[in-house]
Amino acid sequence: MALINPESEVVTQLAGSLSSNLFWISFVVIISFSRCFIRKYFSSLRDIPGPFLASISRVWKGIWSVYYGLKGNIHYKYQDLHEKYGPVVRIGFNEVSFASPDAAKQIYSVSTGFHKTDAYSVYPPPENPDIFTETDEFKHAIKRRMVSNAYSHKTIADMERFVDKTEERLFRQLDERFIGSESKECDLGSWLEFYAFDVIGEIVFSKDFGFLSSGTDRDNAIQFIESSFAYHSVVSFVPNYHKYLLGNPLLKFLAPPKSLLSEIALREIGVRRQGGKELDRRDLLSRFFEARATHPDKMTDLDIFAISHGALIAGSDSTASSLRAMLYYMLKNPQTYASLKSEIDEFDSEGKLSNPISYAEANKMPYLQAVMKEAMRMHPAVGISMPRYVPSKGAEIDGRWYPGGTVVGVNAWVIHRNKEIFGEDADRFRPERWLEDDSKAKVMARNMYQFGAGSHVCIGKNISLLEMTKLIPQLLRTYDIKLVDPDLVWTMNCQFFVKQKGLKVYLEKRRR
Ligand code: HEM
Repeated sequence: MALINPESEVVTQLAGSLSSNLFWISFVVIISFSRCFIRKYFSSLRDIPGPFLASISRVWKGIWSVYYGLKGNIHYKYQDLHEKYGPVVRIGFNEVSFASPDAAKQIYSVSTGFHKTDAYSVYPPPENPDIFTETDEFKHAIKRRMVSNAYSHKTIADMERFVDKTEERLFRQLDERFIGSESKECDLGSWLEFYAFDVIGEIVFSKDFGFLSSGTDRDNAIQFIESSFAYHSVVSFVPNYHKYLLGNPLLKFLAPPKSLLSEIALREIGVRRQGGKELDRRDLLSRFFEARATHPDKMTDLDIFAISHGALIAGSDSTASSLRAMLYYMLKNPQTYASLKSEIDEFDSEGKLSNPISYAEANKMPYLQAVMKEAMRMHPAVGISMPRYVPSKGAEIDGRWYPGGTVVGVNAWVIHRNKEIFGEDADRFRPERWLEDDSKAKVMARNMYQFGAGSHVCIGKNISLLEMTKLIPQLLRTYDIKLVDPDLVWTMNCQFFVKQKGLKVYLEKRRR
């Protein structure tokens, strides 16, 4: 009988498994290096400048965007990348960011066939996308067509009284809380946010959400939306990971938390479906129901929820962020504030303004229009790039060929600072640039992306312009506004929308 040395058998087995492990580790390392090498030196994007790690792996883009996404300053990081690498930057092994006007025009044009990437599909509701989250262009076109009448110019006139009503509520609260014998600090940024949410409640559901009357973020509803954006905007940079996180199908079996606003939306839709609410006006929800009655095959109850809820989410913080920017830049630039106040006073003394100021009247005030455009140029509400796939047949952008499926995009925070379009002082807030030369102003207007462009241009643009154009002059006509800290530099947090904090002011009632 042969004697077996158990120790030597173990050693042999260990040695065998070690060498097999080493083989597999080396195999994986060689394959990974080869992939990185191919991506860097054989990719059709190999000549495009950008961070080295971005060109060889998904990991750089993932870490970069998640890190700065969580820090909330990714809008500035896009500016830094373009400053360092130029107008075309490779920000992923298959992704390119552009800063040129021609590229932006082409990528977001209706007819060129560029389409939304799956970054959008991580936003809720997953089971039934709304107009914003729908990535199938064919389905998107149908959804958009169904409701485009509801958002058209014609309906804006009907909405003006909803805005008047909310404005009145805002002024009543500001009078009661901040006007008195002694100056009281007013966090105007929060009040503008309450206004933007309440006005959308009126326009979409004929419902007072009660943010203004309570003077608080009721039930933390705004905070809930902010946290949801914080997750979704960050995971949209790495959409493949969503299914392992909150997009995990197993989570469907848990009841997801609902915000106060979703509950109000569901309740209102339920009441309307049963014909239980007599309205003396046509709000957006009633127009969506009309669209469904005309096209029952194309629009379902689920679509009505998705689209009305989507309007609420897309239309509130965007407007609040833009309003805050208008006030902030004006208060930080006393000359601008003085010029706008004298335009308002002049119109007033000439009897050109009603009370409250109508949309048509405010649209005739050139300096007001210039201030609004300039604030949205300096501070576009959306702080991340709007990614699109190059159509499958490929496309030439800025004189260079890109294969189908390449992810391309433009960030408004980058293109709005383009010196060739907006002038050498593009980094400065200067509303006069819009009034100096008509033809230059037209070129600048064509290169503004605060509302996106093309087939996905903001469908609520007219509504938000109505809300903002009426409010700003009425606010300045009613109050003298002073920053509590004239040296204030506000803080910003970009979680899709760039939200600001710290617009503290003193208000004093103006004599008229
Ligand atoms: C100042 C206020 C607003 C700003 C700055 C703004 C900005 C934008 C931008 C940049 C986009 C394009 C996003 C992309 O392509 O990725 C967009 C789309 C959209 N916005 Fe707005 N928005 C505002 C107000 C509103 C309002 C008031 C509503 C609704 C009542 C609304 C509803 C939508 C919807 C549904 C889309 C998706 C459109 C589509 O893909 O066809 N927005 N918005």
